[in-house]
Amino acid sequence: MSYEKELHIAQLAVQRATLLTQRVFHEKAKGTLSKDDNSPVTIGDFGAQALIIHAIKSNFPQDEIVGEEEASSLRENKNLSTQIWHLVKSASLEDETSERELGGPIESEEQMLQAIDAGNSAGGAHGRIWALDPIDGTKGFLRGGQYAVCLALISDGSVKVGVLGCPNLPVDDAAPLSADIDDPSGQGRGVLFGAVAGCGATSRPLGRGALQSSQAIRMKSVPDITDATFCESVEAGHSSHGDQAAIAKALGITRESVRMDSQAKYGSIARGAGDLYLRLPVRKDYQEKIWDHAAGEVIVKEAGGEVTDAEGKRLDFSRGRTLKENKGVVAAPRAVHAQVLEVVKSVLGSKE
Ligand SMILES: Nc1ncnc2c1ncn2[C@@H]1O[C@H](COP(=O)(O)O)[C@@H](OP(=O)(O)O)[C@H]1O
Ligand SMILES: [Mg+2]
Repeated sequence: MSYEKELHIAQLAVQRATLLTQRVFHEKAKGTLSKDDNSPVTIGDFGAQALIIHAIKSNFPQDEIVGEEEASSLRENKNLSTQIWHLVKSASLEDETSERELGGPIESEEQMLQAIDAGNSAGGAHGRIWALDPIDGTKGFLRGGQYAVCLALISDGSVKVGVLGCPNLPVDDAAPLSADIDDPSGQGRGVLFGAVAGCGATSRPLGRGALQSSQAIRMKSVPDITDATFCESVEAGHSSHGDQAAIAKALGITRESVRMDSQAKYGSIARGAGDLYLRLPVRKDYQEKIWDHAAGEVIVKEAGGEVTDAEGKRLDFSRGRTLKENKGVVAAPRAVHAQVLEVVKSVLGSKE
């Protein structure tokens, strides 16, 4: 299967959703709520989820969707729901053909809430299931940092299509790795990564209309591991900074790691801006969510990388909404992955 249409629709849908998220990003009031797990959610998360699910359901009505958000809090908060509805209505691509391909506009506020709730699939090992994170790195989004709009198609438990919209990364694949947004006007920023299993990975500028032309991306080769650059989470609660430092030391890496929110880390190493991405469990009981990794996994693999958990197991997307069989993530160029994994195992193992 070529997944050409799936990739095209996913990229257009993500691109359209970033028009909405960028609008919220530049506004002071982001309509933030706190979810049951104490993590933040904004009007940008809800609006982007509605727009993307509407596009998927219009094109692939039989497919299931595992989306991070659900609309119950909005049904109890009419004011917030109406704010999101205004945003959703005004987020359209500046290209009629592309808009039509995405199934046209959402028709009512109620249809918007239903679209958000259509992301309630339990996931699993069979059939076609989309994994959607409308704003990954919500904390980064709120801090004015990096974030990503993430969408992947999982078929019978393996990721076939992955798309990452990263509005705050530089367009230029060769730009030095940094999470900073020097120019708040957004000039020269916004990149859309895409990959289909077996067909390679690409990047292109994130635009406002039809998709712009793309180029192939590859991870950098790392002849000497001591020259490698690590990416890690900004949030110390998401990945252990201490373990990361111990692993870097054991590998002989002296360059400071770059801290960046969201799956922009996967995109950055896939295009060779950084080399290694580790996610090192802080809490033993935490189960990683499939929407936090599906798109990044296929993009890195298609750019010449290997992605496993911290024990060397492949990420198992067939177990429902979480990666319950896995602990942590180790993403690296294929040629050095085994070497990095050995050190990860030895450093984490010595703590037990
Ligand atoms: N204790 C924990 N360990 C690992 N990841 C966690 C976590 N608590 C929350 N997360 C996830 O970390 C994601 C952000 O990752 P990163 O640190 O790489 O930016 C969050 O995504 P959202 O921002 O979509 O909620 C959330 O799903
Ligand atoms: Mg996320």
